[in-house]
Amino acid sequence: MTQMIADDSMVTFENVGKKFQRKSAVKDVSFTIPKGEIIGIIGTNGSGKSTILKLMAGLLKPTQGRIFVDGKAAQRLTTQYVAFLPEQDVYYSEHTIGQTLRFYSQMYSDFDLGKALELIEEFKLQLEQKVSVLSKGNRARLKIVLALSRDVPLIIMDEPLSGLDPLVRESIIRSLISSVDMEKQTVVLTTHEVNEVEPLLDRAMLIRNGEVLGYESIEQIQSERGIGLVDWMRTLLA
Ligand SMILES: Nc1ncnc2c1ncn2[C@@H]1O[C@H](COP(=O)(O)OP(=O)(O)OP(=O)(O)O)[C@@H](O)[C@H]1O
Repeated sequence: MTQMIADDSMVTFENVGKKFQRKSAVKDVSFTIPKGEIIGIIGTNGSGKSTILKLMAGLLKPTQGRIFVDGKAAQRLTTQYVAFLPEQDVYYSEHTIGQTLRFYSQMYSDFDLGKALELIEEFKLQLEQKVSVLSKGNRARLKIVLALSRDVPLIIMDEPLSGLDPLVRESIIRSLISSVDMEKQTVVLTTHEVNEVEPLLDRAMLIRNGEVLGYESIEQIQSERGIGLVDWMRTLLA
């Protein structure tokens, strides 16, 4: 039987745990992510951020607890309504950018080729460029094009800014702000670039040792606590 929950949350974790062999990567975590927000999951290396994203995307099965995405129990089917941008590359390096877009549009019926072409132009990428010769920054841009061009309610990005120089990070953040349809889409991303993503986020979640240490709206952090995201993180981790 398919389990359903009906409310305005895009993601719900109920007492979710994930163990790899005997190691607990995620421990009894519960939270909800409202529709139409951009959420940043932050925390130190190995704290469990990527594992939480993979659970959300239906790519990993929880050892305990329940996960709902857009009201439905998360399972492998989730990939059809979730765009997941992993940390690793997600295309054939022998393809050109144009072939990569065609491949994606054949693979996902929700792939919006028009939007992809607009983003390719915005990022100054060339359709005839081979993926294998792209710079690190352009490979990261292509990955983002592939995720943002899917007409799905949930976009999940694992470290979209990792290893990029500050100017590329800034241009990617600008494109994210302008390309996401917040009426219809929710975005969850992990990052170590806490300062830079602060203007992009509606809410931040701080993870430590597989547990949620803090989960607050940016507005609450800034106006009620009167601090920025980095200081919020420092205070909670102290
Ligand atoms: N497939 C796996 N098998 C065994 N252990 C794993 C696996 N995936 C993750 N882990 C372990 O689970 C813990 C959490 O890993 P995870 O990748 O979720 O952390 P993270 O916060 O995303 O780290 P980073 O910021 O370094 O990317 C780590 O101790 C990691 O070694």
